[in-house]
Amino acid sequence: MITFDHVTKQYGATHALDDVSFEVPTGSITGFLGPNGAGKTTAMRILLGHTRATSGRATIDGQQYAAIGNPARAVGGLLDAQAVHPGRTGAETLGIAAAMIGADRRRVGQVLDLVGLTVTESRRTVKGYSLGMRQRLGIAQALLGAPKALVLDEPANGLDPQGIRAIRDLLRALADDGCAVLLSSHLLHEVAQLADRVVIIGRGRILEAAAIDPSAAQDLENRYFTLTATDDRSAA
Ligand SMILES: Nc1ncnc2c1ncn2[C@@H]1O[C@H](COP(=O)(O)OP(=O)(O)OP(=O)(O)O)[C@@H](O)[C@H]1O
Repeated sequence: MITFDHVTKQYGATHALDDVSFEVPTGSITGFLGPNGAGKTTAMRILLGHTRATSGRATIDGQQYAAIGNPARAVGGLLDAQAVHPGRTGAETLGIAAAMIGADRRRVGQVLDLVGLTVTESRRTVKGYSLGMRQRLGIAQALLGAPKALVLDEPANGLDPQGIRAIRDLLRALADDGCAVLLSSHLLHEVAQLADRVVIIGRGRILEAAAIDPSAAQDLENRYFTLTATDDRSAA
């Protein structure tokens, strides 16, 4: 289970997160929604140990990232699919990452299969990858340690409809297998179809955390726009 417990993050005068508390239960998918600059990436970065909270705790099964012995087995994360060395092949990228976390080399083939990258594609250098292929590679890397929690920042970004469906099926299978999945997205209909729960954040504060009904995508959209109305630049 992923837990945010009264997490605040200040950058100078900016409250990127303001007393944020919510949970992502084991075996579920939580969609993390909010306007640009709301604090989604900051929350994920804190959970993955990229930056420290000013106060509060973000934990995976009760432990903060820095305290976990082999964190890749506890949590996998994809924050920026572009942050990959362009001169390495996909397979090399995953091979190095697998070695770093002590994963079996065979796991590389398994995660490539899971995200739908072919062996031929995995032998090409990343600089020739489309954004969607980089997203798939990033998700593959996040899965290398077969983690119990998964944190993905806009995983559908750049994916074609087939890719979106494939990732949706993959995340559902992972959740059914007991993984706690947190994914941020601006695609409300996609989240409504995929997620069990949504957390809506605006200006660093949690506006809503609730279970959702997959047949009620329109309800989610209406609720989102009502809650985030003050952040709507077009309304100014
Ligand atoms: N390193 C930083 N230094 C200063 N301010 C930052 C830093 N990182 C984020 N912020 C600020 O914190 C706030 C939250 O940003 P964050 O990137 O978490 O939002 P987001 O919800 O992920 O947005 P988006 O949907 O655009 O990705 C914003 O006001 C942003 O400008």
